[in-house]
Amino acid sequence: MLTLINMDHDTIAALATAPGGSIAIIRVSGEDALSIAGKVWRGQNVLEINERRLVLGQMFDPETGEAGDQAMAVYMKGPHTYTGEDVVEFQCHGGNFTAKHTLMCALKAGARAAEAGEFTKRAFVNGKLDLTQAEAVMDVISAGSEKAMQIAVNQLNGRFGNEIRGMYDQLSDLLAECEVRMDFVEEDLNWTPSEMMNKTLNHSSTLMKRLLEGRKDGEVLRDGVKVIIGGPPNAGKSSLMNHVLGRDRAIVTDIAGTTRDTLEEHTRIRGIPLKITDTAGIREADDIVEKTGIERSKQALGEAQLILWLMDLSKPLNEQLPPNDFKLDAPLIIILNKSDIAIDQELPSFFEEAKASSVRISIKSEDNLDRLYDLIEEAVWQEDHHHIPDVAVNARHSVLLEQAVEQIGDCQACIDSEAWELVSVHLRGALDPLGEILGLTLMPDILHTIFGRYCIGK
Ligand SMILES: Nc1nc2c(c(=O)[nH]1)N(C=O)[C@@H](CNc1ccc(C(=O)N[C@@H](CCC(=O)O)C(=O)O)cc1)CN2
Ligand SMILES: Nc1nc2c(ncn2[C@@H]2O[C@H](COP(=O)(O)OP(=O)(O)OP(=O)(O)O)[C@@H](O)[C@H]2O)c(=O)[nH]1
Ligand SMILES: [Mg+2]
Repeated sequence: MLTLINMDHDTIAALATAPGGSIAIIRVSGEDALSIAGKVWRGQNVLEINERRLVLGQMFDPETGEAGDQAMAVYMKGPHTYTGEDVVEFQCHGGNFTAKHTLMCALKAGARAAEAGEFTKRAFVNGKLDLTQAEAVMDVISAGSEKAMQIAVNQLNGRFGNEIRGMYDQLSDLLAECEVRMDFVEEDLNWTPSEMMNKTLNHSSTLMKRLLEGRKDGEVLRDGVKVIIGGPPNAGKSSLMNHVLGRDRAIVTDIAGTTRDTLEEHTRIRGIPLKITDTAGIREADDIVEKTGIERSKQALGEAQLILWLMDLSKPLNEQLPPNDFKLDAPLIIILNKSDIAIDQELPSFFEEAKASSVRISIKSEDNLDRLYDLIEEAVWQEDHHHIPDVAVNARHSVLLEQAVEQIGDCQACIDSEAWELVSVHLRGALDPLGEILGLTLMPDILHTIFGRYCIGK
């Protein structure tokens, strides 16, 4: 249990499910959960003696006594619950009104509306989850691909936290010995030989460096990659967007200038979550609406992490180049579309200079799209057949791991000279950031930043 964080003893309540489903879950956590349930719900069986069993009953407004929705309820006695506190969950109908009404009953009976992430924060404070697991809850919810979900679930199950914990314990043991050694410099007790110490330190720093290699993977999988489809009008940009999404999202016609506004959607290719944007075809336009759309296209291209520049192979390519003021900051893939009706043409030298990769496809006859997906994968990972690890650190972890790696290096430099005081200093220097990753040595404002990003009800 963490003592440096002030926990209130309020019983909190929130809607745990997204609006619009057929069933809604209202979760109540805290020492008054059961008594609140007694005021707002009456069932065919007594909740307390049916612990962890769903019981059918009815909601009641605790102020007016009026019946509300039919609802199932379950009581889970702390500390063996998600938050570590007493928990009651109501499952009512998922209509917008009934869900809110059920929550309102709980609030009227004395619960406080939970803040964003407060259930998970309580789970962390009560020692149910370490901080890496608590962070993983949000990653699980926002995962945009199967791989992103697997990594988040691994982290939630403690895969990453346990590795950090293992190093933390080993380094703590070393530190304990160092401290004793400082007090008994004269005596030749049975100390761990320097080679053994070095071995332990090497082991930790190798593991940390390996974890740091997953930084890019973590960033890509958590945040997704911003991909912009650009190109001249009528090249097939919206057709590509629809094909990638697997549905008719954007309007496609044979009229140049069909797309007027940028259109962002989320999807995934080869396990990579993408934020993909279809744009208005770029050309000299007089129409004010089209002109504004083209400005937006240019702005989107400027914010891209990967640009797919699409051209129509049945028309001269050198008339379809990006505009002169176009900055090529992001990696670029040239897509030569409509290979089904293509004429043979050389790729303009413009693209050789930009060192872009290119691919001939036909969206219409679904030709060579796999090759396009290969190129997207290579552009994101900067290697083909990239193996995504099972554990991928986030930005907070990687800053702290870097500090720890550096301290271990400094520590090793002091072992040979038997400067135990300095060895201790650097061991502490490595332990602090590892402890911070796990949430053992945390300041409350960091907690606020982490849990404040959560959604209400989590
Ligand atoms: N209805 C419901 N479904 C849910 C959650 C929830 O809170 N309520 N969860 C919330 O995110 C997730 C599941 N996570 C959970 C994690 C731990 C416990 C829990 O009760 N843990 C006890 C031991 C339970 C047992 O062994 O049976 C404990 O850790 O002591 C419950 C849910 C997803 N599904
Ligand atoms: N033959 C052939 N036609 C295609 C192919 N891909 C798209 N088209 C056609 O090209 C026309 C333009 O397609 P869109 O997807 O609307 O093109 P766009 O680039 O979004 O055009 P704007 O929105 O005007 O910038 C449509 O008639 C599509 O059916 C292809 O691979 N082969
Ligand atoms: Mg279009």
